[in-house]
Amino acid sequence: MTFDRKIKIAPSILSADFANFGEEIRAIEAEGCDWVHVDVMDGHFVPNLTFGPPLLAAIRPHIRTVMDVHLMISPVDAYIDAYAGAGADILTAHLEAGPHIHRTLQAIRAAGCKAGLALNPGTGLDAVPHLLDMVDLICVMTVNPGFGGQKFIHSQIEKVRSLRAMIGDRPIHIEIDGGMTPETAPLMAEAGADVLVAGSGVFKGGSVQNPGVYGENIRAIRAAAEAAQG
Ligand SMILES: O=C(CO)[C@@H](O)[C@H](O)COP(=O)(O)O
Ligand SMILES: [Fe+2]
Repeated sequence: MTFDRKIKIAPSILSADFANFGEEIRAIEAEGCDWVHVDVMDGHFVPNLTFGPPLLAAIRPHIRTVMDVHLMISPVDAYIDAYAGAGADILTAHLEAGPHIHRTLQAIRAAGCKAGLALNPGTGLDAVPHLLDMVDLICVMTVNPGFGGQKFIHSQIEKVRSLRAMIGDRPIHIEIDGGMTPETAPLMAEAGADVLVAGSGVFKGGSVQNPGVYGENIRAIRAAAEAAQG
């Protein structure tokens, strides 16, 4: 993975057909997505339960771009090697998931993955300056984690602007996760984000039989964001 700040669209397969991941991934990649976002939920840190390492290992061969794994689990550290071994390129852990985020980020890099730090909507940026040399990506949640299809939380726009200033010219991606549409994506691109996760925003209205809709949705979000990117 090389670093750049071009807009990247990362569809969340939480909104895909769970009985058909291989074809769904081939469809979104053929339709122009940049990364594939995989939401791991444990029914404890968040009130929903999704994918374990064997499922990730099964879908890995279908992904030709980047496997971007969002860990909504607590504790995290005991599972890092398993998710890295399943083929994650990026492993993102939540600041709120435990008392030792610095150790967690160290362990993610030691496992051979890019390290991501996720922040819930109610979490401030106080810890960020102390972690800037430990992260490759910071994920600002624009919904409360746990479910797809929720409404974008506007108060996160100013947080992203502050985060952009903190990061300066360091090679750290700002990823936005939750409620991304052609209406909300430009707000975040203008504030400084470069990676836009979109679940319902990409998958709505389409299917593997009708994948052109995925392409239309991806292009609409990308075009709106690129027009707004500073
Ligand atoms: O991590 C999460 C939710 O916890 C996300 O990745 C969602 O899956 C995004 O879904 P939309 O808000 O785009 O529908
Ligand atoms: Fe996510």
